[in-house]
Amino acid sequence: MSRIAYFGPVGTFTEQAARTLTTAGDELLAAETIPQALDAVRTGRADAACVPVENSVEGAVPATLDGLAEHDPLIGVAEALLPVHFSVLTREDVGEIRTVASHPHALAQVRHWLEANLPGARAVAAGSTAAAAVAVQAGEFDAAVTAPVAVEHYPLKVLATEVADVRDARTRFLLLRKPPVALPEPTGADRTSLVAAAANRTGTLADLLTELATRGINLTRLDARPNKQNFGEYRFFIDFEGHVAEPRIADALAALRRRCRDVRFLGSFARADGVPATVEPDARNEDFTDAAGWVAAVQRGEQA
Ligand SMILES: O=C(O)C(=O)C[C@]1(C(=O)O)C=C[C@@H](O)C=C1
Repeated sequence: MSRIAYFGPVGTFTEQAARTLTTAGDELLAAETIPQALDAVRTGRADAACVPVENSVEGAVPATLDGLAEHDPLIGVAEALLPVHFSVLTREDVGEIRTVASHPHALAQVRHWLEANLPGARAVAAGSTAAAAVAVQAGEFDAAVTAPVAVEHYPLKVLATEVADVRDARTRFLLLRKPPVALPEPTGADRTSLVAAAANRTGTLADLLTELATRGINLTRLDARPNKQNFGEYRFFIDFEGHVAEPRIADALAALRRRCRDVRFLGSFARADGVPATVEPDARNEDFTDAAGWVAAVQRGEQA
């Protein structure tokens, strides 16, 4: 049995994601914020943490990126992808709706719906979608934009369902553990994630990307966040197809390590969408193994 901290309270999208990533018997522990969920693992109060990392409409979740780049390292061991559309919940006795609360990522995904359907209401940021439901129950706000599952946990009235400005939106979640971890086996449809602090010189980002491109590695995400120390200096969050157990990925990681001030490995795990890695001709794992074998034979004086 494992204890899994998640970005809560109960009824968030992240709680649902955590349920898909855990097995029966695991204990779920709600954390109020993303940093608190990550810290629960760092301090040993939880064995793993589930947090949102990327939404198809609003992009990266900054609290997760910063939380993974700072403090003690954590390693992603699995991911989940959830379809995202929202319910709007109110109290039974609500009159005119003047305030609508939710997580900023959720509000951004329903902006047009709110303008069209609740034009007089003010949008207010809450800690999470479920925290907004708690606040509505407590009378702090008039309505909450929540995950559809929230109504099962909070005695509120459903004003609308299937609310989303963009159809088929999805959010990706990570399950993270504290090293040392047993890395998941490669599946052929994997993602590797890392954060790199490049030197502040002309062309360094281009150089990093070239290291991946020349090994035929397909990027799935590139995000930049300030390093918070020197204005204008950024950390680059780079996700790409493949698993560190593969020679071409290991080779690329070694090159990034050589070129960067700091590289933090954030995991190699199966992609939730199951999309297999694209491998360019001449960049198959066999090509790397074969080339390394040839160089070793040359070094031994056995081959010309
Ligand atoms: O508040 C929640 O329910 C969350 O799980 C967070 C979160 C996010 O951070 O993007 C997750 C999915 C939705 O895109 C909206 C909010």
